[in-house]
Amino acid sequence: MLLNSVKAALIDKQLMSPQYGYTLEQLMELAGLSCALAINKEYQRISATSSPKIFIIAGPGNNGGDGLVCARHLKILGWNPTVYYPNAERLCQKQPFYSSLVKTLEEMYDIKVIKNTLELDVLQKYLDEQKYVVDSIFGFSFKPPIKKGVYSDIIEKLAQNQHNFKTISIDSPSGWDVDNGPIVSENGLKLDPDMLISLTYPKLCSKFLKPEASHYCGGRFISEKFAKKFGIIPLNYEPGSLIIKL
Ligand SMILES: NC(=O)C1=CN([C@@H]2O[C@H](COP(=O)(O)OP(=O)(O)OC[C@H]3O[C@@H](n4cnc5c(N)ncnc54)[C@H](O)[C@@H]3O)[C@@H](O)[C@H]2O)[C@H](O)CC1
Ligand SMILES: [K+]
Repeated sequence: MLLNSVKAALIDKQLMSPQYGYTLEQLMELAGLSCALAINKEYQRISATSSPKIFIIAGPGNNGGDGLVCARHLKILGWNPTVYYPNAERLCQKQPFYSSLVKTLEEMYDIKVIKNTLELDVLQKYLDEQKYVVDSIFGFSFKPPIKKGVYSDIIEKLAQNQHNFKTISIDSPSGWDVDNGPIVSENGLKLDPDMLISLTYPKLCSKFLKPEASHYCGGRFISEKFAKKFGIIPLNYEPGSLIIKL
């Protein structure tokens, strides 16, 4: 069973309704934590260094916020993250808790947050140094076609370089139609992640992952009662685990 984008957004809204009482900050914290746990489980053991570098690209909405939280937990788990957060100033003004997330990264954990928009050749230099790149650019609210600009440029660059590192997408591969899957750009490129971490529940687009990709689900927010009410078949998490490999 897979969720379409409308149902994913409806569930999100319900979770934060007065009836269920979650706040966005709580959900994002749990989402970002589960992403870090999944990445750590999938790659830490095979990583050559004890503090592997990882590059997190954060987009303009809550998918980007998940990436900011994920970066913090990766650092706590022993990784060496750098965050690329284009338009950070404007986004942090619009949503003050993004600003708090950035402050914690910088002040508490000495994580470098690149806040200006990088020239594409500078972004290329960063990508050349990476073994792991986290795509937290767009999630379930992305509606194609992609507007031309900083994010379309970044996704294109990622797609060009993706054979040189592991690409890990949060909730949905950026630039994909959440319901109908990959969209090939004018230059014939598409992101094809090596790992996807679905949040709450896998979306329809996850069926288009390449066969060798790893697929996890995290964001274990919903109870069996809630799942039943919304017609969702609960995932079979192992006892004591916040993530599940599907
Ligand atoms: N319950 C959960 O599972 C939770 C999920 N979380 C994460 O939040 C995202 C959804 O966040 P939202 O802010 O609604 O949107 P996005 O981040 O997906 O993107 C919004 C952003 O994208 C721009 N945009 C949309 N379409 C286009 C386009 N065609 N071209 C360019 N830009 C586009 C739009 O303008 C916005 O700026 C979900 O996937 C999870 O990752 C939460 O953390 C809470 C719990
Ligand atoms: K994403």
